[in-house]
Amino acid sequence: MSLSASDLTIRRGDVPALTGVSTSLSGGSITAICGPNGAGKSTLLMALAGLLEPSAGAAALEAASLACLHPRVRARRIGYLPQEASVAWDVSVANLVRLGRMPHRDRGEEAVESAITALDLQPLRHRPASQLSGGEKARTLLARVLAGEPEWILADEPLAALDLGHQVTLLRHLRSAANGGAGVVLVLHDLAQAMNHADHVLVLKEGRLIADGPPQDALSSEIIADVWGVTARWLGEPGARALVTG
Ligand SMILES: Nc1ncnc2c1ncn2[C@@H]1O[C@H](COP(=O)(O)OP(=O)(O)OP(=O)(O)O)[C@@H](O)[C@H]1O
Repeated sequence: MSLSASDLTIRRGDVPALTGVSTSLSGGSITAICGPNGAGKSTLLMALAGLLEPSAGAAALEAASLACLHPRVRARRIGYLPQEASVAWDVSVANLVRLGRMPHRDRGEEAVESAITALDLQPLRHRPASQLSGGEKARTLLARVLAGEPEWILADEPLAALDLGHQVTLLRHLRSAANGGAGVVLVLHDLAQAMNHADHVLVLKEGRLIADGPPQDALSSEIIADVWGVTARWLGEPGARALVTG
């Protein structure tokens, strides 16, 4: 199972947001997309979800260009959580999560309940979405993606609004989804989370792919200095590394 970009170039407005990006992501693993503000992370994630038309090159699921997949088929296979997701309808938390089954046109009660449990939403299930805190809303929208049981879970900064406990729970859930065969692709600003939890890291700078490989290579001190302009070194053991700057 693979999701790939080949020589992908995307212009957004007058800006070349991505230039000549080629990579291949495997199912059954967690990929982190990292880079400074404006580097093209969200653009790449949207393109891999089939939501942006390339100016050149292509994004493909297995051998099929995403541009050729029917939107409902694509939505069934690729779940996408945008960076600033909003709630269009003021429905209850449980009903919002149920909307994740729309591409399947079924109730999928088991998947819905499993997503509600995974994101610890049981106590909030009857709450109107308009009354949720930022982190509660983020968990609900992520549960909606998980309820669709996509082969690919693409999430733009899914941990940013979550407290530590919910970050740990979500990372465990994403790891178990990957162990079950799903491909997980996350935009992450926290390089320690990428180092400790991803199998594969892509680093973007000014729309170009600078590094593509295992976290210890893609997030080396040299690359951090080049891309973020920060002197930093890693401490600790693999899987529990901390980044010290300065
Ligand atoms: N809707 C848009 N219209 C025009 N330009 C855009 C649009 N969205 C993004 N851009 C530009 O495209 C480039 C890449 O943006 P993108 O959102 O992919 O960056 P990012 O790496 O996700 O940044 P951040 O870390 O700040 O979220 C930036 O120069 C940005 O200003």
